[in-house]
Amino acid sequence: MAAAAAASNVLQEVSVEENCIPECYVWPDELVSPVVAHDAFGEEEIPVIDLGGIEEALDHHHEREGDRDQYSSQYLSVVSLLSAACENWGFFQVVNHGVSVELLQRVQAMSERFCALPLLEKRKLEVHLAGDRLLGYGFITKHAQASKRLWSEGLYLDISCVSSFAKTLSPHDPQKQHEFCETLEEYFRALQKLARKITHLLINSLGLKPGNYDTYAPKDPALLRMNHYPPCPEPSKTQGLGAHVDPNYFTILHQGHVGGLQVLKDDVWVAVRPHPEAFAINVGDMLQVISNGRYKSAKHRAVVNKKQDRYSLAYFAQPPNWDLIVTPQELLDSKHPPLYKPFSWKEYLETVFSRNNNGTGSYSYENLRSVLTLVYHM
Ligand SMILES: O=C(O)CCC(=O)C(=O)O
Ligand SMILES: [Fe+2]
Repeated sequence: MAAAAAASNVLQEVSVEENCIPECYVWPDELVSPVVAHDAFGEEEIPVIDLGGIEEALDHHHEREGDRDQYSSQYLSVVSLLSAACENWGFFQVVNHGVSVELLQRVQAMSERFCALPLLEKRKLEVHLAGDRLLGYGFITKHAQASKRLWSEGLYLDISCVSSFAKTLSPHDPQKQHEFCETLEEYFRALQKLARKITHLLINSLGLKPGNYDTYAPKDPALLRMNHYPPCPEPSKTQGLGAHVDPNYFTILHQGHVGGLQVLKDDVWVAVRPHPEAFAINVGDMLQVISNGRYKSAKHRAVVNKKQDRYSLAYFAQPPNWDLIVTPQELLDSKHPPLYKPFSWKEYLETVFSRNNNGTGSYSYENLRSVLTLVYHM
């Protein structure tokens, strides 16, 4: 019963008996099937792209003003791998991305320490809506469609709330506060740099002028969610995170050494191999709009397992130009008419929240693809 004990520690009111999970966590079959185990890797896997050696091209992009001939063949080959991955999968992994493994380990360890705190301590950071975003600790509770709980907990934060969270968690321990702030701020800075690198590659891959880079840079502050999926005695009956698409621009996910992330490709769930030195990156709805549907905001989910705690860090890069999310004119012509109506990021999130929280006070991203398709498709 080791797994059950760990689970009951974390998922507050869950007392797991006889290796069964409580009814409120048991999802209807049609929403969990087909079940694919967390470590069932198939023949086809999401592409792994090596970003080593492209720094020079990025450092000098302002001088190039869109002249692709001036980029190294290595840079251009990364661009074409990335474009194929975004078209075919909406997902890829990157290695040699410039974020140190030591920093990744430090942030993961911090997330583990936070999740191990007594529930009352974590609840001091109770999740709340702050402007456009959720911040704080919350069980990602009822699923809008299934009215079921998810086998996970998470802490949402951005760089602007880190120091107040540190004070709330360790009011009498300046050393701990300092460690919390320093580690997370360093992570936000490192991921901001990586997000800019990815944006540069993305706009080149779409054929947009790199000289206009600033127009497409993700808007700060980005949002981070630290996810924790405790071991579960009946993993095939529940979900860590139900199938969803990310509403934002793109997401940079670190999934540690325990697998669980799965991506829907051609109606088949494909398990993403954990690679502690890599990030998995996925196209979000806003990139789908900016690319006029060429890049796919892919459905994905997180499954749980019997034995191991799993921790992931999801960095949500925010779209540029919040007031007007629209496909750039450069990508449109008579053969490529705009697929989406213009809207603002605020309006989009409001639509998503209002369609998903179902009056329960809970938030789910389950229906996002239909929000984009049903509400904003031309
Ligand atoms: O933990 C994972 O593998 C997936 C996380 C995710 O999709 C999200 O936080 O939006
Ligand atoms: Fe996601």
